[in-house]
Amino acid sequence: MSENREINVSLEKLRGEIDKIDEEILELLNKRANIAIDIANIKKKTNLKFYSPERERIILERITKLNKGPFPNDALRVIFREIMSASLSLEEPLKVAYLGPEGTFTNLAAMRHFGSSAKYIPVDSIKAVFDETESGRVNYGVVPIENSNEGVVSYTLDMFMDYDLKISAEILLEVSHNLLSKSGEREKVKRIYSHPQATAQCRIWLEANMPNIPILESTSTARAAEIASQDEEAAAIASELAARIYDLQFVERHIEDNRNNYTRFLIISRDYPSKSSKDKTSILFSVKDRPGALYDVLLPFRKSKINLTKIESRPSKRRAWEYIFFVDMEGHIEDKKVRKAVEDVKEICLYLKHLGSYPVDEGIEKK
Ligand SMILES: O=C(O)C(=O)C[C@]1(C(=O)O)C=C[C@@H](O)C=C1
Repeated sequence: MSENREINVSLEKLRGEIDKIDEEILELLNKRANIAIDIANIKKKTNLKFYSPERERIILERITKLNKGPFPNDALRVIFREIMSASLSLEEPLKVAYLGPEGTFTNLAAMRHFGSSAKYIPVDSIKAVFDETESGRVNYGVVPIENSNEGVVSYTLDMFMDYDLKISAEILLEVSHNLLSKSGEREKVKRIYSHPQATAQCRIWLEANMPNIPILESTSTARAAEIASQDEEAAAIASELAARIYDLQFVERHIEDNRNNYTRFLIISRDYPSKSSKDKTSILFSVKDRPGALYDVLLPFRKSKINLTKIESRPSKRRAWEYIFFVDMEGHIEDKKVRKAVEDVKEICLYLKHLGSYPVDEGIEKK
C-alpha cells in the first residue's frame, strides 16, 4: 500500500468513528431535550419560570469540573449554554430586551448568556429596557452596570429606585475593542467613530498608531460600525459582533489599552431566582442624614461575617442630600445569616429593597 493510500484509509476510519460519535451525541441531545420538555410541563403546571439561572450555573459548574480534557472548558460552557437555550426555546423562545442597537457589547453579553435560540429586542435606552421588562412584553432585560476601568453606570443604579424589578443574574464580559473598516486597510482610514467610553479605553493605542486622524463621537459602538459600513474612509472602534453584523474587516484587533477590561451586565426580570451553588445578593437602602448612620447600618454584616463585595452611593433625587446606598454581598437571601443581616439592617434604615440574589458569574477562565 502506498503511503498516501495508507493515510486515506486511516483518515476514513477515524472519520467513520467521529460520524458514529456524532450520531450518539445527536441521540443524547434529543433524549435530553425530551426531558427538558417534561420539566417545562411540570413548571407550567406549578407556575414556575422555565428559565432557571441558578440551575444553569449548577450545570455549567458540574460539567466543567467533571471535564478531564482535552476539550476546553470555555467551549464546553458555550455548548451547554446553547443546549439549554435550545431546550428553553422548545417551549417558547425567551424574549430578551437589551440596550441596542444590534452589535453593542450589551447585545454580545445577552447572547453569551441566553444563547442563539432566544429572541432579542434592541431598545434605545436603559430606561426602555426597564419599561419593556416591567410591562411583560419581554421576559428579561439586559443592562450594563459597571466597567472595571470606567466605574459604575449610575443611570442603571438610578433605575432600580424607580422600578420594582429584580436582578436575575449577572454577566461578566471581557471587553475587547477592534478598529474596523470596510477594506480593513489602515491607510484608507481618514476618520474614526466610536462611543466616548470606547475611545477612552483605546487612547494610548490611538495616539501611537493613528495620531492625526480625527475621532468623532457616536451614540454607541454599534452605531459607529454602521457608519463605517457606509463610508469607505471611516473606521469604527467596536466589538467583534459589530464586525460580523456590519460586514467590516479588522484594521487591528484588541486595541484596548488595558487588557483587563471587564464590563458587568445585569439581567433584570419581575421575579427572584432560587439558590445556586454560589450567589450574591444586592440591596439598596437609604439612611437618616446623621453622623455614623452608615456605620451603624453596616454593623449587622460584620456581626454575621458577611463579605460585602461592593458599596455605591447615589443621591436619592427625592430629598436634597439624602443618599441611597447600593450594596452587594456574598450569599443568597435564603441563607440564614444573609436573611438575618438584611432584616437587621432593614430595622435601622429608612428604606430597604432586596434587588435580588443571583448566581455569581466569574467570567471565562483566564488562560
Ligand atoms: O432544570 C430545569 O429547570 C430546566 O428547565 C432544564 C434546563 C436544561 O436544559 O438543563 C433548561 C432551562 C433552564 O434554564 C435550566 C435547565
